[in-house]
Amino acid sequence: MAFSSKFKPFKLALIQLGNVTASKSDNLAHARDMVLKAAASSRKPDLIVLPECFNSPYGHAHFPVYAEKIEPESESIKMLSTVAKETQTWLVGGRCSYRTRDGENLYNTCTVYNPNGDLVAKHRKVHLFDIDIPGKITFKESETLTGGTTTNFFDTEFARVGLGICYDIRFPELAMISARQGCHVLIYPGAFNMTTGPLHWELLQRARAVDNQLFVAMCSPARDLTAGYHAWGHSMVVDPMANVLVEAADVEDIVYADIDPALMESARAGIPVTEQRRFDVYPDVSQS
Ligand SMILES: NC(=O)CC(=O)C(=O)O
Repeated sequence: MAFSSKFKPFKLALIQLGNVTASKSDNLAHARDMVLKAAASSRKPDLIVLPECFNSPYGHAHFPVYAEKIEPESESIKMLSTVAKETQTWLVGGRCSYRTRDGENLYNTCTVYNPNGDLVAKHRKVHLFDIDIPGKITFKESETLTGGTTTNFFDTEFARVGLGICYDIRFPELAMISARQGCHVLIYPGAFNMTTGPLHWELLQRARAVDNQLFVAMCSPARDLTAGYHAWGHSMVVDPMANVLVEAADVEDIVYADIDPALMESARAGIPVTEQRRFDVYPDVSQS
């Protein structure tokens, strides 16, 4: 399928998935049921998003155990591809994967399927979640994962969609590159926590949206206080003026948003920062 990067109104659904257990098959079956539920709703989404690592609990110990190769026979790929085709929707699913060639590195990857069930894009989390806030949270994804090395987007019949995963949202450069590549919407499957969630989850999405005057969405797992990692939840869609269009609470839910290109046009016309950038003053900030 070849698409122009035309921007047309569409409907987006974020599945804030709960009931994640130790059984990958059960998690996949539940995720599938939730995709079917979202697709059958009266909101009729064109694009459905699942959270980061939706097929497993989140944590170091789990990454290698639940990882799969990105190939048609893999359990998660099969489910995602089949349900995208069955529901005739675009689908973004975040999970852990092995690289199939060039070593056995593990990546935190999200894969994208078109309504024919074809795998059309993938994004490997570029910035690994390595933080240490004493007394609050220490996490080092780099102990088990390798960072991706590319920016990624995909074209649909309604928009160009840029991809990031969770911690990637903290890096304005990645979002700005996607914006300059013509993306209208940025999607980040993510799983912030009880320390950084209240501090930065909304702030970062609104910041990336207003920096780049586009739509930003983050899709989290539901909070499970019996799990090792307590996700913040609050899956959210933000418009190009940095208004929050929709926000989940912390429990399992599906939230829907109408993505209206007119909001992007009026934001860009009213505050034309995209035309006012002074690349003569800051040609390449990475060199500073
Ligand atoms: N889990 C992440 O990758 C990121 C996160 O929780 C944060 O940036 O905060």
